[in-house]
Amino acid sequence: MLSKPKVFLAHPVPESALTYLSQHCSYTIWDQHKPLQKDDLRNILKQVDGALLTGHAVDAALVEGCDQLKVISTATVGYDKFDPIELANEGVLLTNTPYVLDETVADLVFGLILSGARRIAELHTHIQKGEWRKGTPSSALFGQDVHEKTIGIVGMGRIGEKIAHRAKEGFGMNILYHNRSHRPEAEKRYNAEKVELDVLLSRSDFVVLMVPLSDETKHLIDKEALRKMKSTALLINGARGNVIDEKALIDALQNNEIFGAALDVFETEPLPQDHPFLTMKNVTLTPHIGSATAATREAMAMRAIENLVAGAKGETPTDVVKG
Ligand SMILES: NC(=O)C1=CN([C@@H]2O[C@H](COP(=O)(O)OP(=O)(O)OC[C@H]3O[C@@H](n4cnc5c(N)ncnc54)[C@H](OP(=O)(O)O)[C@@H]3O)[C@@H](O)[C@H]2O)C=CC1
Ligand SMILES: O=CC(=O)O
Repeated sequence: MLSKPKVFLAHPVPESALTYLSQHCSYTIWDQHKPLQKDDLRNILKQVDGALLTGHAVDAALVEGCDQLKVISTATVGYDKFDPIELANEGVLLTNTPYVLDETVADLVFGLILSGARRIAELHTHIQKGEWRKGTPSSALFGQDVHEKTIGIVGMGRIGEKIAHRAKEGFGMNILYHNRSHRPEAEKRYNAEKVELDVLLSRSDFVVLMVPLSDETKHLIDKEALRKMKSTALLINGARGNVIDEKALIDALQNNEIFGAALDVFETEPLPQDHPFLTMKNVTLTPHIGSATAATREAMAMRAIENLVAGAKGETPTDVVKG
């Protein structure tokens, strides 16, 4: 009987995914009490057919000489920690988990929009600190309307379209978007208008970042971009921290150049204890949790494991990243 392919998991997965995995592969899981160092990882990758490596940066040097290795699977849709072309040159496929998280991430982004606009996080802290002492708080704590305003989506892709759906059908918003190419379906369904970034920044009440991090999108929102936004606008980042020049954003928020920011992702994660965001009122913060509902994380793990199994067996996984 042929032996099962061997795979390595850098982190645990739910029981359902493990049950499926054990039917097809033999596996080891990293002991979560120790950080996984590069040298350990290199030695492990030399001995396996595939690895689940969410959150670990892997370059060509790390997989060089790993002759048995056929696939690296990440349980995320973003793959900015990897270079799929370099990996392919070493004979290793990279897979990710698109589609299964789209609705869940769009929900969180809308939560950030609502919290930022209506100052929900700030007002929550206001009450918890015992500062609500009479009737309605003063107009200094009033927020902005969301319905029928203009939303600008930078990165109208799979998740961007789900955000557009909520914006149009739920809140009657006008929709602008910025991509390199047209998204005809979004234009037809949501009456979305494709515009240059500068136009999107100057016309939008809500600027939502949903682009992948790449050399082109790193610090796409810098000091100049922030200056183009309305002083009443809210910036929402559901993509990756480095899409914003965080220092420029902190300056803009401290000088009230924009109304506020609602952020799920940061240049450094977890956010350092002395980070200026921790004491700013005009920010809403969530800890990179866009896809993190129990059901969606289970679906992502399952999809990642299915990709891992297929790749380790020498078959073509569903979600091969082309780069
Ligand atoms: N906060 C969280 O927990 C999560 C964050 N994410 C992040 O969201 C990103 C998007 O995910 P998803 O919607 O599935 O990805 P998609 O690839 O479906 O969409 C990305 C969109 O961005 C556009 N885009 C890419 N590069 C550029 C560029 N240089 N300038 C302008 N537009 C660009 C693309 O259009 P075009 O090619 O035409 O330019 C595309 O429409 C992920 O890569 C990940 O980083 C995803 C899930 C959860
Ligand atoms: O950030 C999460 C992802 O899936 O990408």
